[in-house]
Amino acid sequence: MDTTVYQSLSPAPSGGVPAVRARALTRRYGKGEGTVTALDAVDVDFAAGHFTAIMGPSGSGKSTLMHLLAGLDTASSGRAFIGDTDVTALTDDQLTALRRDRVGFVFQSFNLLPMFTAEQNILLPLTLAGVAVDADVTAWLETLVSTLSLGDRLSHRPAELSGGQQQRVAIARALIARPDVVFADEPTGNLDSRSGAEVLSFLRRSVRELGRTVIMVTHDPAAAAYADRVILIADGRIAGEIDSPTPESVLAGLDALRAFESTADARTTPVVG
Ligand SMILES: Nc1ncnc2c1ncn2[C@@H]1O[C@H](COP(=O)(O)OP(=O)(O)OP(=O)(O)O)[C@@H](O)[C@H]1O
Repeated sequence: MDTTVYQSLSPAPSGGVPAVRARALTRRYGKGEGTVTALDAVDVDFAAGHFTAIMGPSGSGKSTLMHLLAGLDTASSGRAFIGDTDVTALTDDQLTALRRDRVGFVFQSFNLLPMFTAEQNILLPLTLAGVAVDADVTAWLETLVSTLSLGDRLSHRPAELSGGQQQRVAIARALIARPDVVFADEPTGNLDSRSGAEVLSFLRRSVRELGRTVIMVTHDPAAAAYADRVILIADGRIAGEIDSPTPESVLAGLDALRAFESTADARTTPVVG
């Protein structure tokens, strides 16, 4: 276990360009005395082919970070990159294309279209982009369907599927266009623990067996333990990271974070390391 909690996180070493990175990424809401700094000069790298969880207390800036990285929100200053693309420098049209072609999303609410079958829902990003379902797409669809154990459910509509199955369809949909990165926001928040564990195993398999890159926001230490690495965030800043997390090491990291937050001079003092 490697648990480090400190104020400023150096970018993680990685070979090649990280899949996603933030540099001095800052988001402020409001003006004057009422200004809230939701994200405060964050530097962080997310390696390609890894599964990373973002954890931290409510209001710490997890969703803000994810939304900025995914081009769903506009930074006040700093930069966010997907590969070599500076997301913060794109026009609205370029952002729409980036989200369509290079980013997959999995949300707490599965957001499937009720009148479409599972297969139609999975293929929707390609349908919307006008991409033909050729032999290459069919082969990838088959790989996803078998990895996610959806083979006998493809002709079913969402209402005929369990929550876990619906979320697996949503994961296949997020992966069908082979995005550079999948952002998952509390993907198990609406699932019972068994379905949640299945979904997390499938997300992990997408990374380990299919070479995808996943960044997940979660409140749940057990969910975070499926990731290769946990980034801890507190008060809009990166507060530490945990490599090869277990539920126990994540809980210990969160406990250290609470102690860190309640210490007046914590901003300059490492509390675990
Ligand atoms: N649109 C907004 N206007 C004003 N303040 C906002 C807005 N969105 C977020 N904030 C504030 O920014 C801070 C970070 O919010 P954010 O949603 O990123 O936190 P979070 O860690 O994702 O929280 P949770 O775990 O509760 O979802 C909070 O103080 C929040 O109140």
